[in-house]
Amino acid sequence: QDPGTPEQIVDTMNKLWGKHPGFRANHAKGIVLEGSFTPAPGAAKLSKAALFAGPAIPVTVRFSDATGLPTLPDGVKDARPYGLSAKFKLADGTEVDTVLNTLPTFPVATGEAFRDLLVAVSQSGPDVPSPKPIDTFIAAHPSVPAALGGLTTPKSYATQAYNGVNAFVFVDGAGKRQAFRWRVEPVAGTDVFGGDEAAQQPPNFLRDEIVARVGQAPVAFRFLAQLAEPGDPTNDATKPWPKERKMVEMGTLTLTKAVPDSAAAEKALLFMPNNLTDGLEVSDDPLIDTRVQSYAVSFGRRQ
Ligand code: HEM
Repeated sequence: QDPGTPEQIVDTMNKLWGKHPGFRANHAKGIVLEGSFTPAPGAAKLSKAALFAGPAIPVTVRFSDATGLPTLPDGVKDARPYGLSAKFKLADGTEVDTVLNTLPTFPVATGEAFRDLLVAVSQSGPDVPSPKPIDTFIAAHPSVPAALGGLTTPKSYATQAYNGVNAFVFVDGAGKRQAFRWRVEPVAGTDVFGGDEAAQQPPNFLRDEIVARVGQAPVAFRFLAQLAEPGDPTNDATKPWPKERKMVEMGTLTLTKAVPDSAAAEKALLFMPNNLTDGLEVSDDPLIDTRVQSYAVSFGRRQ
């Protein structure tokens, strides 16, 4: 990858959405909750990672809306895809992060192409004549509408499924490697708005709803791993794997409370897609490195 790409990506995000001191360049609006992760029986067979060995461990989760706009109303289309980041706290003091969102696939396959997509958006304001740079980019990249076309707004962060999008790799006790993609499903079931109902909700409805919900009862998600078979691409997040691929239950995330000061908590938190542990590795997907470096640039700027 061009060494300047991550910085150029964050520069373009700052240009698109403005600079908001103290906030993330993307997924700026969020809410932090706490709970625990209980591995499923059998998860340890696929990966020797300590989080699958049991017993339950503490987890910190941040739900978020897309864009770098910290006061974006939760129900508008720009708030999609929504995010779920989880920080698993292992008994030995190390941490493992998963950073998921509601995209089924990514719009482009490389960091450079993502930079070019953001630049095209930034050059396609309302006064720019058609075809705008973004129209030309989309015409050349059918993976963009494939990724963005089906996004919806959930009634709750707890009634939405989230995807890992990028491939990662389990390593078992014998050293056997198995590529997979995360799929996280709400135990409450999926429930999304139809038509333009979402845009009519109060601006912070998702944030307020999840805090109220977790105050009443625990909020749970099933962590599933979609297992790759030989030939399934692990280095191209625009390509879904066949639907019939095995989905293995790896554990349950149970959220039990909102943190008392979410604004302070999210400022200090940094979720990194490559923050893993023995038994859990990155794949050859080039987007993972672009993400890691871009998140570091954004974190540096929001301090
Ligand atoms: C090359 C591709 C990508 C780039 C350049 C990128 C860039 C960014 C940046 C700069 C941030 C702010 C990080 C911070 O300040 O802590 C961010 C946050 C986030 N991104 Fe990405 N992203 C990419 C792909 C993805 C993918 C594939 C997913 C999910 C599958 C994702 C989900 C998220 C989430 C959930 C957050 C919020 C993290 C948090 O809660 O702290 N991103 N992204």
